[in-house]
Amino acid sequence: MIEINNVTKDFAGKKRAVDQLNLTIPDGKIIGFLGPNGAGKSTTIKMMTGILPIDQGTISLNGFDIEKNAMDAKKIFGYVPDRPDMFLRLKGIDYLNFIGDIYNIPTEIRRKRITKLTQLFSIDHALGDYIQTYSHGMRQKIIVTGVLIHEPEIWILDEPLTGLDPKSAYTLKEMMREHANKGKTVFFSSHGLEVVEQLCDEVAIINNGKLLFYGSLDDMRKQYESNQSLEQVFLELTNNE
Ligand SMILES: Nc1ncnc2c1ncn2[C@@H]1O[C@H](COP(=O)(O)OP(=O)(O)OP(=O)(O)O)[C@@H](O)[C@H]1O
Repeated sequence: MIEINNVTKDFAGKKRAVDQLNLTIPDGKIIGFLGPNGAGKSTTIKMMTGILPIDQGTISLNGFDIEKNAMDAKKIFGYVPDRPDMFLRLKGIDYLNFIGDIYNIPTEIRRKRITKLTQLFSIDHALGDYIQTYSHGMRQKIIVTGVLIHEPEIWILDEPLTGLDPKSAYTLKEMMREHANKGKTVFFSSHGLEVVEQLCDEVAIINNGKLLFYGSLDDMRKQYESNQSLEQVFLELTNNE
């Protein structure tokens, strides 16, 4: 479970990026985080993962405060950033072993997980190449693999499906469902309303750093015109801001 309590973030000289955000992300469900460009999604995710300091409020992951208890909090989540351009000077296999070392994954288990995941994502042939030479989608897949090999309880994914080919996107969506079905937390941001409609149990919609809606698609249909699609509700909510 992720608890975001009254969280605010300002960047110097800009309008407020995240504005008194309250959101409780439960276990056992896939939660989609939606909002127009610049709404505050990545800023929220960067505060959840301890990358950006929180100006006001608190965030806890399975009870661990991300600022006061950062080491414990950081052990239990995996994060896929919106731009996968990291560790470019490492070969794919060296990056995965680096993650395996950090999380103390025994060699044999590590080897099995790396083989399985990289075959599923069709990047097994490229593990000996430098990440610099990878396409955007391949970089995305090696980062996702790095997250999945340490089997974190909480998945925080910033636009994880962007740039993935249909088979890899399908594989990742299936894994997200399996993880939620095990009673774990899956939180991801997306611009793909169809994917969110198809995959998510609940959605959180923000704009200008403020939460506009949080609930299931059924709740949304009850609250708005029952025949409206997520796209129509999304446009209505975010246009009125
Ligand atoms: N490092 C930064 N310095 C200054 N302003 C920033 C910084 N990061 C984000 N912002 C501003 O904060 C606001 C929220 O940005 P954020 O990246 O969180 O939006 P987003 O919802 O993830 O957008 P997108 O869908 O385009 O990725 C924007 O106005 C953005 O310009």
